[in-house]
Amino acid sequence: MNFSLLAQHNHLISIVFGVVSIAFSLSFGLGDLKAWADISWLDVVGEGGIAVLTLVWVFFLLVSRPPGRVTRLLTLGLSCYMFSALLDMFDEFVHYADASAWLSMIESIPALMGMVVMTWGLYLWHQEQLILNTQLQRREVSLREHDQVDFITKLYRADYMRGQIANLLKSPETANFSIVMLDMDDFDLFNRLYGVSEGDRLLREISELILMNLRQSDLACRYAGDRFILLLLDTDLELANEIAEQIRAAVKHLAFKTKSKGNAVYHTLTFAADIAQSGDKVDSIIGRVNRQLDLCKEG
Ligand SMILES: Nc1nc2c(ncn2[C@@H]2O[C@H](COP(=O)(O)OP(=O)(O)OP(=O)(O)O)[C@@H](O)[C@H]2O)c(=O)[nH]1
Repeated sequence: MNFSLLAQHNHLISIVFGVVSIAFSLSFGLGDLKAWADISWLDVVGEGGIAVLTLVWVFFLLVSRPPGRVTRLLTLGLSCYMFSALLDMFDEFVHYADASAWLSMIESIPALMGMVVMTWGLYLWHQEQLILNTQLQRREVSLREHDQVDFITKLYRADYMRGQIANLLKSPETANFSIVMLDMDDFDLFNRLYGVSEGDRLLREISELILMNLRQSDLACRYAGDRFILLLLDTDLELANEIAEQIRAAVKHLAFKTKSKGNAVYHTLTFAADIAQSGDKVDSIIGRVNRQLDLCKEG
């Protein structure tokens, strides 16, 4: 088993142990120890087993997942659940005076809250998995960061692209790349004719086509609205134009069937490309391609 991820969760591990300590301190601090003969060992085994197994779940979660929102929510949810299970088990060893009886009355509330938090975490996990499934079929430049993925197209957002370009520009050896920007033509009209949800579907299909036409080392992101940006490693301007032209041809031949009318609608793209130059910054190269694209659209 690989424990390397565990070291990245120190904060969450402290919270889990904090929860165990609080449950222990509350129960044994507020309650009075029962006589040995009064302890129901069957309940201890049943309720203790739930608490221990919850801890085992937390362990597997933390050794399997990188830090992030999903991991945080699932760990916090499980910890709340475990808190209830621990209170439930510990009260087999103590009985509470009237003033402390509230503790056993509220003991199931953290479990409920934990289930709500876990449900939210599972929903986000599901979303994340959909994104992963789509993107695993394609290759990308670098590690995945799911919170930077555009909800509609499942492509990375512009900020992710900016980060990747910034990394490449840091060293002269890697700063040999091209940037392509693609913009859908008359998308506003398409939205007005067929509706925004059909517009979203078209954006998704065009994103798929873009990905299908890229190489393993390329990265495609949604720049804004109906504009996409590509990062093509080790690619000169001629090849960048060729790849962009292939994407444009693929989109041009896409017979997009609208849901309402069922007719095939064809679509075109306009693009501009440029290569990284010495002294370039993220904004300078993106700004250059953006301006070129605006000029192409005006022309
Ligand atoms: N369906 C959908 N529409 C979007 C989304 N984001 C932006 N848009 C729409 O995209 C349209 C972009 O309009 P314009 O910038 O005028 O682009 P265009 O109509 O393609 O015009 P040209 O680029 O000049 O060909 C606007 O109507 C936006 O509302 C989105 O996520 N989904």
